[in-house]
Amino acid sequence: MVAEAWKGVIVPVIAPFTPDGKLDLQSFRTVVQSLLDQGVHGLVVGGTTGECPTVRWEEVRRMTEVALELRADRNITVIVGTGSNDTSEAVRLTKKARSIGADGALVVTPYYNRPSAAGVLEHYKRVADTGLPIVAYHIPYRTGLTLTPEELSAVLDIEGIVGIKESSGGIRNFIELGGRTDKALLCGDDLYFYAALTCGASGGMLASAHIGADRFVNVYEAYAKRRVKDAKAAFDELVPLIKLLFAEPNPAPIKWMLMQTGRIRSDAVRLPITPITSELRQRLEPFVHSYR
Ligand SMILES: O=C(O)C1=N[C@H](C(=O)O)C[C@H](O)C1
Repeated sequence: MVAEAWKGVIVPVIAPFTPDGKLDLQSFRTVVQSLLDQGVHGLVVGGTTGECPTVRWEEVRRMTEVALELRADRNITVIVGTGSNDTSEAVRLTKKARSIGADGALVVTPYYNRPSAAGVLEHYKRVADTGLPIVAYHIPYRTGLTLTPEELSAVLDIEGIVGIKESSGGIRNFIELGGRTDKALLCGDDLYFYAALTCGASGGMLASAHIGADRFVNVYEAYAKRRVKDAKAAFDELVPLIKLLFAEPNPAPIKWMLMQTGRIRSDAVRLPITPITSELRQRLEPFVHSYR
């Protein structure tokens, strides 16, 4: 059975910046508090949506401390992104995440260097040996590395791997893996969240849940209580917004929406990510009022 810690709506939190690009911890605090108030089940610090390629460990550490402080003694899982395409670096970061009290680490498959499946397995064994529970992250369109269902299953079999965040652009891997594992299968493709739940996903790591987090929680909880029609209807309402939030590189649209709704002070992003275009601003504008 999947442990509660790896279920539900888990939000990969943005890293808010001041207009001159410095980490804005006060805005981070506001965003996290609002997500907790809306009932999310977990948070990821230092993920893709947290602009991990341009955010340094020291900044991840400070944000993680705030997330741990705000969740206090509630059952909210705090996970830190510690992936790297260098195994020793992934191990080093995972040890650091463990030392600051994270509940788990999100570790993307090694990107760019295109290792063999055997290399990927060894990578995850070494990271899992740190003792921190690991969610492996399979996202071929970002990493250039596609694992077969058999290879994903072998990753899941590693002791210390608690689940997989699956983002292959469809639900096939949920169908393939659903019957083979009792570990967590988390949807990382926001548009497929509802479909993944119907195929056995234990939840989702969903960037778009920054906006209307309570509605995503409602989808998950309605589905978990077998109110399938309610879950589907609630999800269908979210679809137009989800599409727009990924119409330009993540997390720029999310940051713009959060700025409009007063949760962050600036929608600054770090290059090479750029703020959203005026065209997308116009398309998002109608959603601002209904997602306050
Ligand atoms: O940061 C994440 O974790 C996520 N990133 C994905 C992406 O940007 O491709 C989207 C998903 O919602 C979670």
